[in-house]
Amino acid sequence: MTTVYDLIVIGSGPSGQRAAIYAAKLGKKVALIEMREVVGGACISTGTIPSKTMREAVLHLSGYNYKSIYGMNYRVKERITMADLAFRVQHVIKTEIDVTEAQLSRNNIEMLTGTASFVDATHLKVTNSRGSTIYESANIVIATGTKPAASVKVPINGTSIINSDLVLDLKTLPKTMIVVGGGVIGVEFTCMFAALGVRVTLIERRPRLLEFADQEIVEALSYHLRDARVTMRMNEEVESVEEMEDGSVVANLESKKKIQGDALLFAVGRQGNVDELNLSAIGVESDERGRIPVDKDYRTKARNVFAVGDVIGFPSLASVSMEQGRVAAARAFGDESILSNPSFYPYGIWTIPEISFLGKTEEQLTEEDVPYEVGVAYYREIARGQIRGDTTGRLKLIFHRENKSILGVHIIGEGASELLHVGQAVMALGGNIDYFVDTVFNYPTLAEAYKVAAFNGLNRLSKFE
Ligand SMILES: NC(=O)c1ccc[n+]([C@@H]2O[C@H](COP(=O)([O-])OP(=O)(O)OC[C@H]3O[C@@H](n4cnc5c(N)ncnc54)[C@H](O)[C@@H]3O)[C@@H](O)[C@H]2O)c1
Repeated sequence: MTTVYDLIVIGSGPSGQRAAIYAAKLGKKVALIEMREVVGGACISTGTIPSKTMREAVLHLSGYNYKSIYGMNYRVKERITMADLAFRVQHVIKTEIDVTEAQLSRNNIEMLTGTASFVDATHLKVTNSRGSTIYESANIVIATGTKPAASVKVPINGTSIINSDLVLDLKTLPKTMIVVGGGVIGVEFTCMFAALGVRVTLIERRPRLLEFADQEIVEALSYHLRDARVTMRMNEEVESVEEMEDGSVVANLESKKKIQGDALLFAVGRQGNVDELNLSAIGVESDERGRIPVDKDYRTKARNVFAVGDVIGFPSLASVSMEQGRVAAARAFGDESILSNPSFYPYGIWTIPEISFLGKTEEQLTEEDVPYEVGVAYYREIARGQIRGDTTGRLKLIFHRENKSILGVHIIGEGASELLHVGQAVMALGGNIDYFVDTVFNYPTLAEAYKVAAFNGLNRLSKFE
């Protein structure tokens, strides 16, 4: 007999977990299908958690966090190995898996192991080593995530030519490294390897890195990249990659130049995991990147089938994916109470130093003809910045020139991703820049940067009034 559920979720990453848990909280019968041996999706196994843990280990072992106190040559550990980094990463991955499993089990979510494919819009076939079983559900959420995009001209071998899933498989730290792709993944790993003393060449086909971030912040990051001896090759496209007999790697550029290195990381985007889903059975089509089109409630063309998380494309942030999962589960059961506003979604980019932002960039506001003013606080002017040893960080507030409402917050430097949430709260609650002027902040803190930036912006505004 076919087991019948109220909701089946395919994929146990951040978006799938949230969809399943929200539906369970509504008292629904929920199953979660996962093809990997462990829960958590790419986020826990190969993506966010490993890379952010690796970054923290790099900051500690390389002495980066202590350089301002002990001098630029200070290192906690003289010879850092890949094993040092992997040790810490494996520990955190294991803990995260345990926490996630406990959460799912506490919420009575039934775990089904195997690969799911659609029979029709209410039936799924789940195949594993024991065979195939059909399950029925009134609603289905696709949360299958993505995998690194591949190219036949880039022979990933897991040793010298890798993608972001395989970074920790590197046996030794290369002396030189080529990173292809100046998106979030490429830039984050460039920073980590450069902090470990690897000479990195970053190749990006567009004229700038992180093209959705504020230009001034990206320029500030470029300063740090240069300081860490990264060679940036912008407007250069990698056509193919070759493994040489001596074990080195050569990237052949469209401009006919050749760049040689000990290892190469290919990070040119990600591809939706849709191949196994048999989407044609429900009349849904993904695009060339495997992204599934959805409406504002995350419904696909098959109205009882939702898609959330990385498989629907931008912004591909774990935080936003979780929210998409929650909204989809709510809508599946007619719950319209969640009104999450994408304008307040935060971005955290784990470069060194970190970047975080929300709202509009100056470039977007100029394009939209919105009258705005900018206020900037440099960490070097803030006592906490000096004490912490971050004298290059900055916080930039963008606000409306007439009603002073906050239109964007952009931060680079120590604590950026935490600090951003002060600005997010004020923005979401409809506050304007006066809030920062009239509020007393702990002293000395980095949060004080909001006040300094607000004064800076108001001074600039008064000059033109
Ligand atoms: N902290 C975070 O928010 C975080 C972390 C990791 C990943 N992600 C998300 O994961 C997704 C994938 O990240 P990504 O960095 O792999 O992809 P991406 O699409 O953001 O960036 C890929 C970059 O590679 C460049 N590129 C493509 N082909 C090239 C070639 N042949 N030669 C040179 N450059 C080339 C593109 O112009 C682009 O800038 C993104 O949506 C990203 O936002 C987010």
